[in-house]
Amino acid sequence: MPNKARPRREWSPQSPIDVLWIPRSAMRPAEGDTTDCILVVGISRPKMAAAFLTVVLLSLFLTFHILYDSAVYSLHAATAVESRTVELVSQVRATPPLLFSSKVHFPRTSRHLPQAIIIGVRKCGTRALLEMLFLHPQIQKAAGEVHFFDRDDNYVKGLEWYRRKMPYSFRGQITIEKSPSYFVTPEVPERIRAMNASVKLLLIVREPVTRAISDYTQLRTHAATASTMTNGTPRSVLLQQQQQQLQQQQQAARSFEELVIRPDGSINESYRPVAISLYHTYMHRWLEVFSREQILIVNGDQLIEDPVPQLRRIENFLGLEPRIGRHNFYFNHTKGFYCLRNETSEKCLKESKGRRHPRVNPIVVTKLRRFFNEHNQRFYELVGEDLGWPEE
Ligand SMILES: Nc1ncnc2c1ncn2[C@@H]1O[C@H](COP(=O)(O)OS(=O)(=O)O)[C@@H](OP(=O)(O)O)[C@H]1O
Repeated sequence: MPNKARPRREWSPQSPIDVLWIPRSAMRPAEGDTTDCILVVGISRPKMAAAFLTVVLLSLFLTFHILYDSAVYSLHAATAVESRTVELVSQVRATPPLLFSSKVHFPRTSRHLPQAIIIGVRKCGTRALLEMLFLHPQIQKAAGEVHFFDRDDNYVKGLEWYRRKMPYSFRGQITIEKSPSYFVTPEVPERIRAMNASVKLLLIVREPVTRAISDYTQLRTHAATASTMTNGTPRSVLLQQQQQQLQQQQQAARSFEELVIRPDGSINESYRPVAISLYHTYMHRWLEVFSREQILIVNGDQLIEDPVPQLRRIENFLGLEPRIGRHNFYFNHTKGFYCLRNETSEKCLKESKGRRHPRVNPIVVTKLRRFFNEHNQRFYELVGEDLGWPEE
């Protein structure tokens, strides 16, 4: 047989599939057949061939599936962005991923500086508030506490660093972050104003004595479990950390009553859990920098009792359609708090939220309430709202 007419094989000795091209001239012609060569595919190792074909088909299926999903998603996203209606955005993010981080990067999304910030107060329900707001399809939240404005070592990294800490969001969505120590750090109001003078601020407060007990409970828990990080930490910082830790441990060994009441019977105003509950001492700084209309006071005790009315006020304040409703909550009797749900998942806040508080002597509670009463009145005057906290 001349070289030209010789069948050509395309396979390797390892291949389970043999491909053989046979020239037309080597075949007995069939009537009306005009083809000049035919392809013969043979299977030499059937098991291997089956496995090989399965892998090929699976890869094809997966590739097609990913391409299809991404095309459908882009289509939805594009529609949502263009029409800018809440309805369409909620189709794209119909079910906020309660259980997953909001770091997902969908097409047509980008990171934005926050348009709203939860500035505090520590232990007043800042985490609960952020998670509850995230039920709204128009809200994206930063994953952790960013501490950009209150920590100098973060602030010097600049706004671009801060922006990169934010989640991806669609145009028209509101990005929110929470860092409770913003409220009490003197430099923060001016720094936030320098970023965006028309930013919206959420301040969540609780009845000051309850907040102080919650703060004490947290400090005691941390002191019991804290360990100093030694890796690469300068010796001076390490020493400072150890001293702080020792002080915390010594304090943690003492009862709340011992820490808040001095031996002479006066209130220990310099004890941090007491000092932070003196809201008016920090509030005036914020009102020197921002207009009252830019700050919404959220009642943290009411958020625990019945979240929806507080959330409705916030939706209104942020200029959002009311979307968070009773269907988003269920009361968990074991935890003693409301937990969150959407169409696909349910979520309670982690164990460190909703800790059991120690029993505090009622005489001390009354004494503290009387002490705080005057300070609360000053806070009410500053914000123009009476939060109705007990006077004794
Ligand atoms: N739904 C729900 N589930 C659990 N916990 C809730 C909830 N709503 C409000 N809270 C209250 O939030 C308190 C913790 O406040 P923060 O998140 O601001 O604490 S922190 O400053 O960030 O450490 C936390 O304080 P403790 O009770 O002392 O743990 C809670 O009382």
